[in-house]
Amino acid sequence: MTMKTVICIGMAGSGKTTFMQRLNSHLRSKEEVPYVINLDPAVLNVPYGANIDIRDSIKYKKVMENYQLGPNGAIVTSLNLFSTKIDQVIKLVENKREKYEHVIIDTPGQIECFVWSASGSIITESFASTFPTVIAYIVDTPRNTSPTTFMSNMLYACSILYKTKLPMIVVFNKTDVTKADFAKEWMTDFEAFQTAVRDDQDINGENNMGSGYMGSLVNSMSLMLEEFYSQLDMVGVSSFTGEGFDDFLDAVDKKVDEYDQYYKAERERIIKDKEEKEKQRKEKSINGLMKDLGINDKKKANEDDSADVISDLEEGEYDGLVEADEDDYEGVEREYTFAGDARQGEINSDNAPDLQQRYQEAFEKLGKPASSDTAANIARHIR
Ligand SMILES: Nc1nc2c(ncn2[C@@H]2O[C@H](COP(=O)(O)OP(=O)(O)OP(=O)(O)O)[C@@H](O)[C@H]2O)c(=O)[nH]1
Repeated sequence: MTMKTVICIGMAGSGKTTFMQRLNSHLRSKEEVPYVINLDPAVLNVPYGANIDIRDSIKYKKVMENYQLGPNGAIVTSLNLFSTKIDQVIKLVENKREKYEHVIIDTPGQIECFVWSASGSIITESFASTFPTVIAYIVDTPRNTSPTTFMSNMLYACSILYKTKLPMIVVFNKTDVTKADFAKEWMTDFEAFQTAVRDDQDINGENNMGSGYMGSLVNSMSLMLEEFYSQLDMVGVSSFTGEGFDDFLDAVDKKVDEYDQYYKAERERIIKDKEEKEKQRKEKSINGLMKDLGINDKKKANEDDSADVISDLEEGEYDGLVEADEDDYEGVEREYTFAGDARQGEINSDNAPDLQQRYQEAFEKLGKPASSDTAANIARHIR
């Protein structure tokens, strides 16, 4: 049995959490209980039993208060703190190789906080270099029927594919509301997509697609998107009804084969190439991590925090349609990633020495003087 990781990524409201809930219960119904990890520090309610939950070790509200951060800054900082323990997390998961086949991971809805942060890369890389890893990019199908929105979403997926260099499955969710056939057609037949763009522009009063901004953008994007589509699998699912989940699992197996055949070798080649530059790379990651913490530049951190939370859902829409099922929690062994006092996770004076020490160690490993301004600032803020 090969343990494989599925990382669920998607815009806020696309249904990642509900998808995770359904995937969990679907696998359980096949007696293939998955190992579940929640990496969303800000989620209020996790409607499935998680084996590892970032919220056990990091208290999001405390991070906001203690670092004086807004919602997005606090998510990034929470992930940064969690990523300092990623080796421990990987070990916990590795110890379960014999028992579980699927490791499924939920990520924050503020997609950019995960995908474009230093810690998001560290976490993804750590899993991908230990287990065959597949990205499930969740799309809200009813919200993507406009060709312009669809193309924007696909471009985002494309940037994630190139950033992570991992096999990807585009999961069109909520097919109980809108079937995903149109998406399949647009992804396989570029003419059909162009027609849809033209019709959309006619409706919106921007005629003559060839000369319009969208027309030329779509034309110039076509080759790149075609290449991108050829690299991925797409499935339509409904996290409400469970439709399409067997197709999704088949797609995961297919992508794991691809991972073994192509991505693994490619990753090994890249890792080998990078060995000489390893020291600089680590330094860059840690610098990025420190930057994300916003400790050196509090003003900037505050500005970043004012960024809007991306969501195209009206508040309360769809709410409460899926209820947590007690079976989804059954027999889940909860594992804690921060041992002892620090597990309580509150970034307070009790566990500050632990964090301080970890940063200190990170700097020492890089050969940086622990007394650098950044280290001193971190220590002061932790206190
Ligand atoms: N009709 C329908 N609604 C769905 C489906 N999956 C999720 N939803 C609804 O979509 C909304 C968003 O779902 P979540 O699972 O909270 O989405 P998320 O991507 O985790 O959102 P964040 O927590 O903001 O990241 C909720 O109101 C769900 O009830 C589905 O398959 N069909």
